[in-house]
Amino acid sequence: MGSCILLVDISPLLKDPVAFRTLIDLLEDHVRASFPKIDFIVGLDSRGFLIGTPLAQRLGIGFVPVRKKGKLPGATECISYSLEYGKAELEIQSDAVEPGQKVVVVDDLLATGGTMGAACELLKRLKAEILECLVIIELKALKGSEKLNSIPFYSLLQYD
Ligand SMILES: O=P(O)(O)OC[C@H]1O[C@H](OP(=O)(O)OP(=O)(O)O)[C@H](O)[C@@H]1O
Ligand SMILES: Nc1ncnc2[nH]cnc12
Repeated sequence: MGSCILLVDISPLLKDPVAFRTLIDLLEDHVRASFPKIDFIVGLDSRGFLIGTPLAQRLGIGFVPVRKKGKLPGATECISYSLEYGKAELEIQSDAVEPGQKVVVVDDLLATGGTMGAACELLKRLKAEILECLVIIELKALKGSEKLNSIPFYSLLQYD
């Protein structure tokens, strides 16, 4: 029998204001308990923006977007990465983060880890200190966290 990957859709969570607030509460509690000082939340295009911006506001810190190629103005760093089928490119503005600034990287989902791994590579080029990669859902069977090597990783929910 072939394997079946769960298709993740966070739309119902976003539609429910109590569930959405509870999600941000949980993420805020986790981040506050783990890290005394963070400079920025970095969110990944596009669903990482929906989670990362309210979280940054709660924490009283700024938000930095990592976007699909061709969307950000000015000088950028760009990286190509593999998806389950095909390739894509991500960008960050070259002056988005100063060397040594502390960031937590947020997305909705870790599947193969290609997207999160590529975003971390961009942040390393800017010499950011990545405190953690944080997602709502991890698809454990795809072993995406192994792509992050030694970068700390945290998921609220895990599915096999
Ligand atoms: O771990 P990976 O295998 O890289 O997959 C996870 C990524 O895939 C989805 O984004 P998608 O590329 O579908 O873009 P979207 O958020 O703009 O829909 C999801 O929001 C993650 O960013
Ligand atoms: N299983 C999945 N569900 C939704 N979006 C995805 N992006 C990559 N893998 C995915």
